[in-house]
Amino acid sequence: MDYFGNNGEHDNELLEAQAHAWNHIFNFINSGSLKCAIQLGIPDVIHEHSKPMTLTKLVSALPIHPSKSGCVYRLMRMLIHSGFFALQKVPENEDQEQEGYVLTNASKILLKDCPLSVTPFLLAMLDPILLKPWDCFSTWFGNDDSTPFKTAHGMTFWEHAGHEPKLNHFFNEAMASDARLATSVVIHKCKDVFEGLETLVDVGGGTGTVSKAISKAFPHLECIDFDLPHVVADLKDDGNLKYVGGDMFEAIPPADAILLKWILHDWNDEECVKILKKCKEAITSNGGKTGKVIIIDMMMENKKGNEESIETQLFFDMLMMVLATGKERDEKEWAMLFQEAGFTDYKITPILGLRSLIEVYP
Ligand SMILES: C[S@@+](CC[C@H](N)C(=O)[O-])C[C@H]1O[C@@H](n2cnc3c(N)ncnc32)[C@H](O)[C@@H]1O
Ligand SMILES: O=c1cc(-c2ccc(O)c(O)c2)oc2c(O)c(O)ccc12
Repeated sequence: MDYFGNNGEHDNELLEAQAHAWNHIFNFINSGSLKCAIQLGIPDVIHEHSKPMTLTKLVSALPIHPSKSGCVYRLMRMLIHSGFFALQKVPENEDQEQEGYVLTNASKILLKDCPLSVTPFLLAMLDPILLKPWDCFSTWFGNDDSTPFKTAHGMTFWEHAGHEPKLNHFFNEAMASDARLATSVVIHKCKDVFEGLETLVDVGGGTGTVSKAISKAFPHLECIDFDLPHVVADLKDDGNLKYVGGDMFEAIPPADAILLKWILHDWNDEECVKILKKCKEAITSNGGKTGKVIIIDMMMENKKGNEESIETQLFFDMLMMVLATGKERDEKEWAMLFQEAGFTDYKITPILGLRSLIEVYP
């Protein structure tokens, strides 16, 4: 079948189709160029310069071979196009250059020492270990492996993380930096969610970033960071914060409230219902008081006009298919999980752009 005969009638459509395909074929160049700039330390070098930085000064400050000096301009041109740097006038300088590079908001959150830095996330996601599963995506559709990650590496994500300290470190740092951002927003915007609670367990709380912030902000709240035993093994209890190792599919320590941040999107519906049932047992066995589960996760929606957020949601959904067994869910899908796990009611508060805080009641 030939949709685009070359009689000239469809020339424009043909060229548009080709450009569209090219841009998608080359999407990896956006992430590859950004990763290169981060590994060369470009955002930090420009930041430390503290005024528009000319190309000459940038080149001499970078750890690069002299034969590559001419290539920095082209890398920067790409990253200006994608919004990570901008050019500004330099008033007077000895290099005779009129313009210098400055950071944009998008590169300010790539700075190494920024507490909310997304650099660890980039370094984890663009590590060859996490990229290889994408190469096995179509093979996985034809076999019965749980994830393309398993097809690529013969083991699960967590098994692999145990062998690769570097990747494990980037992954935990990526989680911790998002956790810092998310908790600062939650504590400011949703204080009342925690009012009246005496005990809280952060299930799958990793190295305790969220629990630390919550236990500080609410000194009368007894907090537990609950994660796999090897994750919390070396962490020391501190005041109203305790670390407990265990398996959320087996048993969760009793509390007034159970927090699940970025947990349920990692798991399929059946696994989520199991986790939620364990949460329900934990809150209802707490001396007869009825508590709640607090979920922080994405709520898929289809608002026209917000193309960039829709793309982000779809990216995360694919990521959860390729690395884990999870998915991103819309309200109907969330409601079904809550009902199946025996909960009666829920309340959604959109808080973090694409993510919402969902309170779920027994
Ligand atoms: C995607 S991370 C989320 C970390 C943290 N809640 C956050 O939002 O930054 C998932 C966490 O679940 C933990 N986890 C995985 N399986 C678990 C299990 N069976 N029981 C308890 N925690 C588990 C992992 O160790 C990891 O820290
Ligand atoms: O790279 C990731 C991997 C995983 C992940 C992989 C296997 C599992 O068995 C699991 O439970 C979680 O979870 C993520 C996540 O939850 C994010 O929000 C962002 C990135 C990731």
